[in-house]
Formats: sequence, structure tokens, C-alpha cells
Amino acid sequence: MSEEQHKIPKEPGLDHTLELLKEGYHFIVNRANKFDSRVIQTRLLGEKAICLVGKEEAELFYDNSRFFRQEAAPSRVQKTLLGVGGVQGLDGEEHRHRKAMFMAFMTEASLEEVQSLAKKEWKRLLENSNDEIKIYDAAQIVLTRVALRWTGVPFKNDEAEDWASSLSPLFEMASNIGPKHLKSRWSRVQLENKIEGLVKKIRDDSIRVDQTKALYHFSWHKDINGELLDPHVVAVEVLNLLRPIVAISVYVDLTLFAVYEHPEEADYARQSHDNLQHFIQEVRRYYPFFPAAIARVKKDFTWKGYQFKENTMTLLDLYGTNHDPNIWKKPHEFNPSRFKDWEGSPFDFIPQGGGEFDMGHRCAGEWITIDIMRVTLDYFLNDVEYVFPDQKSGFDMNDIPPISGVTIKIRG
Ligand code: HEM
Repeated sequence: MSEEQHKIPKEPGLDHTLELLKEGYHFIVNRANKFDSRVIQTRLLGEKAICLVGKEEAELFYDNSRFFRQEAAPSRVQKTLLGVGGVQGLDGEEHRHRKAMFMAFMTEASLEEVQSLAKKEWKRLLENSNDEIKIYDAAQIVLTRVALRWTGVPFKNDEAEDWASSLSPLFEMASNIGPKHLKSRWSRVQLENKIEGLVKKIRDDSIRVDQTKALYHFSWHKDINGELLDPHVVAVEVLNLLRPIVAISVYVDLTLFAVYEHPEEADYARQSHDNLQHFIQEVRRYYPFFPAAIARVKKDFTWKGYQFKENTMTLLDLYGTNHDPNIWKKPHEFNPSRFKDWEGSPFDFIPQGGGEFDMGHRCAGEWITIDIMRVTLDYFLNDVEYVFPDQKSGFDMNDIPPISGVTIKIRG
């Protein structure tokens, strides 16, 4: 018996990219609510796009037999945020093999190292400071140092700021149009060339770098055919570590913004290690960051009566799923203690993508992100004396990424 067919509710019009830029993180949910459907169709960047929101929809989206990733992301995103030739655009065995190269660095020892680097760098930056500090700017410097050290990229202390100002446009400006987009592309070209140069020197033994770190390992990594990766691809993958570690500065800004906006929840976080973790998880659920994951339909299929046609661009709404009232009670309240009862499904809480780490495209750096956020929050709640001066911090729901600009004043 064939399933009853439903038409995917479709937004009329030629293109809705401008509405996407205007409505930001609400774009998909606005349409899902309007059509009372968790599967809707629109047009973005001149092509048909199916948008999904919700837990079952996330489960569908992460079914590798239904969707593929090769060239799924729009070219402007590949040329800024992601880079060309990286793990995000791979499928099947090639993806699993490349992803394993990343996951090999997500061991307990490696995560402990990244936490201790973060603690050390925060201390170094804030010791002797009694100025007003914009958390986002400070976090960028701290996390750039952490990222370079943790990956084994050689740098001199006074070069950290230059690295930070080249790395941040990759995620700050990727969604922009015009000159900011070009700046993001330019930064990527510069960084890829710089790292490619290092890879070549490592291979011809003209520099020595720490052999336990990712830069060295990626440089000597062999693909499924036993060949070394193209040095350019190594650079893209090293940037797949450096860029997002620096991007955790967005979450650090939002974490301190949450402390500022919800002091009673900060008191809750102070009570135990588990509560700190709940606070961090709630920051990742409540505030927006990465709007949607993108894939394409592998071959025609029908799901719940909806027809998905081969090659259709498909977006999974990450923010919308994290605020889905079918999953979360009072989703628009900031309530860390909700994570006491969270059962840990891979499909209902997906700020960094869903599904599996090894076989799927779930973010390779989710544990690092959580660990860095937690040690940073712990440090700011328990080790630093500061006040929040009068300020107008905050962001709009179409600021991608959202940066509150929260500022603190250290008590000397
Ligand atoms: C700053 C906070 C972060 C956010 C919001 C974030 C978000 C995401 C999202 C949404 C995806 C795509 C999931 C999908 O396509 O299904 C992803 C993939 C990825 N992330 Fe993150 N991420 C963050 C931090 C990190 C960190 C710290 C690292 C590495 C140290 C990292 C490395 C990666 C890699 C390598 C992928 C590609 C995985 C694959 O295609 O298999 N991310 N991330």
C-alpha cells in the first residue's frame, strides 16, 4: 500500500534570501508556524530549498542513505566559512576516514589539555588587568592562543592578535554580502596559503613542529587510497580546527551575557560542577549561533507522505529545533536546570548538529566547545572579581553570529 501523499507547503515567490537575511534565526520557524508544518518549501539563493524543524526531522536529515553533503553548501559559504575540499563536503567511506582524523584528537587527554590551556590563557590575560573588558574581544585573543597551541601551529606571542584578526572574519562575515563577504574570502585565502606553506615545510623537514599535535598529524595523514592529502586540503582541515575554536568566543560572549541577564541562574551554576554544565548547555540551547545544517537529497524518496526530489537543497533548522515546544517546555525561558532531566538524545538538542560523530556530520568539536565554555564560566564565576558596568549589550535575531558585546570591569 502506498503512503498518503501530502504536498510540502510552499512559499510563493521567486526567491526569499532577502527575507532570510531580515528574519535571521526565525526564518524557518516563521514559515513552519504559518503553514503549521515541520517540512516547508521555499527558495533560497535562486534555488528550491526544503526546510525541516524538529526531532524526527533531524533524524531524517542525518540519515546518510537519504542525504549527501558533496557541494551541498552554497559556494559563498565554502569560500568563507568552510573552505573547499574539507570534511564537511565528503560522504561515505571518504567522510568516515577523514572524520576519524579529527576524532583522534578528541581524546580525554586532549580535552584536558585544551581546558588547561584555556584556564592558563584567561589567567594570563586578566591578571593585572583592572580595566573594562569586552568579553568577546578578550575571548578571541585567549582562544586564538589556545587554538594555535593545541593544534601545534608555531607562532610568536606578539602574533596572536594578527592570527585572531585573520581567523575571525571567516565566521563573523561569512553570512554578509558585499565588502565584508570579500574580506572573509580574502582572510581565507591568506590563511590557507600560510598553513599550506607550513605543511610543505613539515613534509620536507625544513621546520620542526610538535609531533603529537594536529598540524603534524594532518600533514602526514593518508587518504583512503593511501595518498597524502593535498597540502591545500590539509590547510583547510587545520583551519577546521583553528576557526571554530576561535569562534567559541561567540559562545563565551553569550555565556557572560547570560550571567549578566540571569544572575539568579549564575548562582545556580555556582553550586556544583553539574550545574555549571547545565548552564553551559542552556546557553547553547537558548541563544542562537549556527542557524542551519545543509545537505542534498540523494535520490527521490517519500517521508510521511512528503516527496523529496533528488538533489534538492535541504536545511535543518538548528535554532528552531532547540526551541521546539514539542521537545522543550517553555523553550523561550532561560532555565539551566531543565538539563537535569534531559535524556541526551542525539536529535533534540542540536546547536552543533545532530546524529553521530563518527559516521555523520555532527560537529567534531562539540566536546571541546563545552569544555572550554565550562572552564571559562567556572573561572568567571569563582576566580575573577568583577562587576557589570552600565551597558547596552544585546543582539538582534538577524545578527549572524550573535554577539552581545557584554563588558565587565575587573575589580583591582
Ligand atoms: C563554536 C561553536 C561551534 C558551533 C556552533 C559548531 C557548529 C557546527 C555545526 C552546526 C556543524 C555542522 C553539522 C552538520 O553539518 O550536520 C559543525 C561541523 C563541524 N565542526 Fe563545529 N561547531 C563549533 C565548534 C567547533 C570546534 C571547536 C571544532 C574543532 C575543534 C569544530 C569542528 C567541526 C568540524 C570538523 C565539523 C565538520 C564535521 C563533519 O562534517 O563531519 N567545531 N559544527
